[in-house]
Amino acid sequence: MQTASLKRLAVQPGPPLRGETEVPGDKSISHRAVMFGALAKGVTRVHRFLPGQDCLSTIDCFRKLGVRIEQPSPSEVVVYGQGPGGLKEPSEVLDVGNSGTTIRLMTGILSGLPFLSVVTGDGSIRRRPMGRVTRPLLEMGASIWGRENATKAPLAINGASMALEAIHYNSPVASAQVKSAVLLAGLFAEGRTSVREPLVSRDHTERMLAAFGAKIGRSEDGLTASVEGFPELRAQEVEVPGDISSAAFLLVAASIVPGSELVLYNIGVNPTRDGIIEVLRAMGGDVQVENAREVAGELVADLIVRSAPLKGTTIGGAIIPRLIDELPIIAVAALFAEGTTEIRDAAEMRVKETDRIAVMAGELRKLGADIEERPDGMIIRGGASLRGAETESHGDHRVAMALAVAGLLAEGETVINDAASIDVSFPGFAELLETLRRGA
Ligand SMILES: O=C(O)C1=C[C@@H](OP(=O)(O)O)[C@@H](O)[C@H](O)C1
Ligand SMILES: C=C(OP(=O)(O)O)C(=O)O
Repeated sequence: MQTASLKRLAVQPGPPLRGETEVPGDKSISHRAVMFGALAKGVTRVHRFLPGQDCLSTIDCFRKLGVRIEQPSPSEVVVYGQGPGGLKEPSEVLDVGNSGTTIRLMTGILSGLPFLSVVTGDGSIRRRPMGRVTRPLLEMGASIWGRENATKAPLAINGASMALEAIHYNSPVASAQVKSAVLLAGLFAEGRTSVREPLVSRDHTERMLAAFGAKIGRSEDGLTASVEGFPELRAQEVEVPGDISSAAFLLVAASIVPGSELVLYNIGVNPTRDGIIEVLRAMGGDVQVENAREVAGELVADLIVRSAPLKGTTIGGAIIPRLIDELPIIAVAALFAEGTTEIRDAAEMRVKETDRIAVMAGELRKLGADIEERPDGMIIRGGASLRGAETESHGDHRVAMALAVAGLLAEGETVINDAASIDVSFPGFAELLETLRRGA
């Protein structure tokens, strides 16, 4: 593999992956640690913070909001919180780069703070739907303007000088970003704000806000979460688990390349995030979960994965939010499985950094894959022999990494153009893959 320039990543087929490693910290948890630390009183220390571009954008935005944040090393972050009153009107536009989590959660927070902010991001962010968060926030009394009737960034938020209105919101989508934006605005509402979702989405906000001292309620079925307004949040020590969404690329790579065996230490296996393990096992994959333990309110484990012959499966329904970001790499696993894999109920893939259904189908076809696009998923016929080709990431980090893993079993060289986006969530991915292929 050629890693000199991450703008163009070249992958050759070859050796199995062997060794033991960690992966960078969880992206969802790293964002939240900075945001909640900024709203709390005291010094929040974040260990194994993800120094990926998305989480660096969150640090940058909260610094522009007047919060002192230090980063003594790439993965250690210290947030000097002074409570919500420590956040001040920014004199610049808040630029979230490529990060949907940053813009959506921050918009929830800014709705409750008494000053004007303007938030925007890169071309992908400006195409992604923001109405899903602005709609409930407007219902709570927030003042938000934006393109296309406040459904597209840039957004201007004139935060409330009085308390917001606590609402019960029935979300039409299972989205942790929507749920979190409403709950975060609920911190500035009189009484209890609640959100109900059609399916359970990741619950890091609920877990971490509770650890910071908020009064969080949850229904038994997990579909409703609520928060009491105006809590006194207290600074915490946050230990970020390894990101299972990053580990997923290694889990699939080791599953499909014969002779591979990897041990991945300290991976977050929160039950709202662990769908990839269930799917790989359903496909005949050999994934063991060892040493499961709770660390700072999150479930963490070591994962052992060995190559195994995979078979096709059907993925849909309630598991989709538990593996939504893993669907591009699951599509790659399906290519090397015997039989057909169907992904359905996953239309949300179309509103990520790219339209991940169209982009994955289009790029994998360049390698000779047999994939049919569906409005809410894809049908992947496994067993095709792939040939290396020149592919495009379209600026989507997960697409770039999924294509690199496909290249491990394609004949000849696979090139991924515009692979610098990998730094959004998994800095060092190409180098780590190379190290593991050398059997370190
Ligand atoms: O809350 C979060 O940290 C995230 C929620 C998911 O998005 P949606 O809420 O849009 O499903 C996921 O795709 C994203 O990578 C991170
Ligand atoms: C969808 C993703 O992130 P975000 O929504 O934060 O941009 C992702 O990381 O795959």
